[in-house]
Amino acid sequence: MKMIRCEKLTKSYQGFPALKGISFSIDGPGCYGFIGSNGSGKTTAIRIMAGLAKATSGRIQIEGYDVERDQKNIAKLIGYLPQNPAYYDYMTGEEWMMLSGKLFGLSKTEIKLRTERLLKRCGIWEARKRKIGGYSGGMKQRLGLAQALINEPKLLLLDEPVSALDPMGRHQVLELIEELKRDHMIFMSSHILDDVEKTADHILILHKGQLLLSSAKQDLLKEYAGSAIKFQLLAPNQTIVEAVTSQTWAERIEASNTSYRVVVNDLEKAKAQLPLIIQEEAGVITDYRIEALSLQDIFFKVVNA
Ligand SMILES: Nc1ncnc2c1ncn2[C@@H]1O[C@H](COP(=O)(O)OP(=O)(O)OP(=O)(O)O)[C@@H](O)[C@H]1O
Repeated sequence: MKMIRCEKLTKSYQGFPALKGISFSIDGPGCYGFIGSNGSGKTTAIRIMAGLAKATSGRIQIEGYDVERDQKNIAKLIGYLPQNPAYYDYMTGEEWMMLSGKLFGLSKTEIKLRTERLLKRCGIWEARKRKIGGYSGGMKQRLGLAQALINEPKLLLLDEPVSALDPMGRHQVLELIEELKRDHMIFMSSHILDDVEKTADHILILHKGQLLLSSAKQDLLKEYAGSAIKFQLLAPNQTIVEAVTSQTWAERIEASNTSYRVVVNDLEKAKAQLPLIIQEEAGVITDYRIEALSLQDIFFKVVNA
């Protein structure tokens, strides 16, 4: 039996098709990165999985239980961290955990035990007596993870858990997710593909309400193996961008101030011709390197952007 089985799931908002019949089956521990641009339908799908929204048609089963019909069993299996978790700012972290545990009908003794274990694991224990209103964004997300774990779920549904955080907060939350994925199946949506590339073991790409692929990350990186050339110039040079864009070996060029990155489909040709183009257009190279394609490059290829 698969942990998550999603069959022909659709969702329309006043006739607008946010999900157009997505199907996938996934199982086993690890982190499943659910990626897609803004508005692709990630939050809608996760809310349906968590039982917080109704599908227009199709169904989701978690460990064989139907999300719509078996809410009681589903609630025991999943922990959910919404995109923008709301807290009572006047409560302390410890009080918040007590409230969350009570909602699951746990005894006070049990909640205290779990709170200590989870707040320690999530790095909030020292701040447990402080008001949540004074927590940083990263601390709030880590408290949200502790809360999502209070019912000891097998599956954690995390909706953009790091998108709103600063680099330090992101790093800490991702480290925690890295640790949690050893004991839990983590289904995490994100549009920050660097984070997903680092943390996820399996990738699902959602685009305009359609699931374009569901694949182990290693298989995906192998299937789309390729190269990009990254270079830095002394000064910005738009004519180089134009000259490179017209080359058959250049699939895509990203330019930002003096940094450039070209995704290529013929590395040998690109290696021979790119330095000549730069020289012809009077560009001065300060850095030049060849690297493997990233998840972001693969994403653009898959969605044909
Ligand atoms: N309650 C709603 N009423 C009407 N349209 C909605 C509603 N919720 C979402 N939508 C629309 O459905 C589409 C999918 O939205 P959703 O929030 O699921 O996408 P997302 O991939 O999570 O995006 P983001 O990364 O921006 O959170 C969007 O076009 C959105 O505007």
